[in-house]
Amino acid sequence: MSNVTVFGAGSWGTALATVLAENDHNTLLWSHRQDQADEIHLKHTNEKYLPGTVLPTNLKATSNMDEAVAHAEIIVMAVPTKGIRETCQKIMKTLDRKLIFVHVSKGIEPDTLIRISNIMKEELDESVVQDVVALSGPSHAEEVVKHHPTTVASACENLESAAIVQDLFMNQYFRVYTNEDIVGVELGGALKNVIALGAGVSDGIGFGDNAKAALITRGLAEISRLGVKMGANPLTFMGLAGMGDLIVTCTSVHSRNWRAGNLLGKGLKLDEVLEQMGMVVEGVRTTKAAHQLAAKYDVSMPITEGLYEVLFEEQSPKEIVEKLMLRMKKTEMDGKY
Ligand SMILES: NC(=O)C1=CN([C@@H]2O[C@H](COP(=O)(O)OP(=O)(O)OC[C@H]3O[C@@H](n4cnc5c(N)ncnc54)[C@H](OP(=O)(O)O)[C@@H]3O)[C@@H](O)[C@H]2O)C=CC1
Ligand SMILES: O=C(CO)COP(=O)(O)O
Repeated sequence: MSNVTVFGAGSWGTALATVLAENDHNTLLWSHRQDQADEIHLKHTNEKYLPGTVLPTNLKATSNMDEAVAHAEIIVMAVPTKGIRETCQKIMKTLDRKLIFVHVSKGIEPDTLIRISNIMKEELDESVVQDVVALSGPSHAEEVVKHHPTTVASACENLESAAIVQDLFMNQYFRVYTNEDIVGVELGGALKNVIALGAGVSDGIGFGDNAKAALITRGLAEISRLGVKMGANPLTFMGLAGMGDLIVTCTSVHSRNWRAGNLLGKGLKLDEVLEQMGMVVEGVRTTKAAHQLAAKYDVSMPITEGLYEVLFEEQSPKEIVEKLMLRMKKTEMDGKY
């Protein structure tokens, strides 16, 4: 059994800490808020992020950074993409040994256009990082804590580290596959949020299943085109972190990205939507990053561009849909990813 610290006590950090505690690992969940750590530690609940869930009594929580770092043989990072740098900087101040870092966040940093494992490597000294592993796939926290069967990929260039993380999390309801394509796994997990926002917009407007299937399929085509140019294995996008996560996020009411898109499609403004959500909607910042990446790598990403115009240029979703439908004629398979 291992001593694991999970940093970030929102829906996903709490659900994954629950999996680890149920696997009998000595699991400590770190929150940046004392009141939240106290609620988890003493009442075994996290009502804001997982209402109605009773957490395992062997799951401990703290807001003390020194205690959280001292406990860890393995670190799991589950803060939103925006908080990754800051949390790594805090960890770096006290960490004095080499560990495997797992991250479970799904985003790309706008402007720098860096994937999360590379943000972490920028902030953490080589002397403390054995490997960074990305754990990603179709996995809503709300279903994991109910023990609904869930499958994810554990990705690292070093398959030995990916397998250590596989062993850490695997159980009868949480199945983990290894994958050495961390580029594809991170990009798939981040970019599906952009398409899920679009699927929500489509449902919010009142369009049906045909439109959703079109968004999922053509969304996967543009994610794959960009991913391959950035060095990913195209097969990864057919797998759990690609198609798998795209399906679950575009079709589930649990998805915050889908729900945010749905409100946009119903006519709310972006700031009203984000205020109403109260949880992280990673796809908003990632849409900006994906728009910048499409330009940098000269890749056609029409759905992403349409969403960028809705989010940041106040274009009407209905007009964007018409523009997408009436683009220049194309063949479906253009021979490029
Ligand atoms: N929810 C899910 O089912 C899944 C989520 N993910 C990914 O996991 C990541 C985390 O998402 P999720 O847990 O759902 O998000 P939530 O919105 O549920 O929770 C975010 C948590 O992070 C805390 N937080 C915010 N900013 C910082 C910061 N700078 N430093 C430390 N803590 C911070 C929040 O604290 P506060 O309450 O104070 O705001 C809150 O506890 C995202 O990248 C998401 O895409 C991946 C798979 C599934
Ligand atoms: O990544 C997720 C499921 O795999 C969660 O998606 P949301 O952030 O849209 O809720």
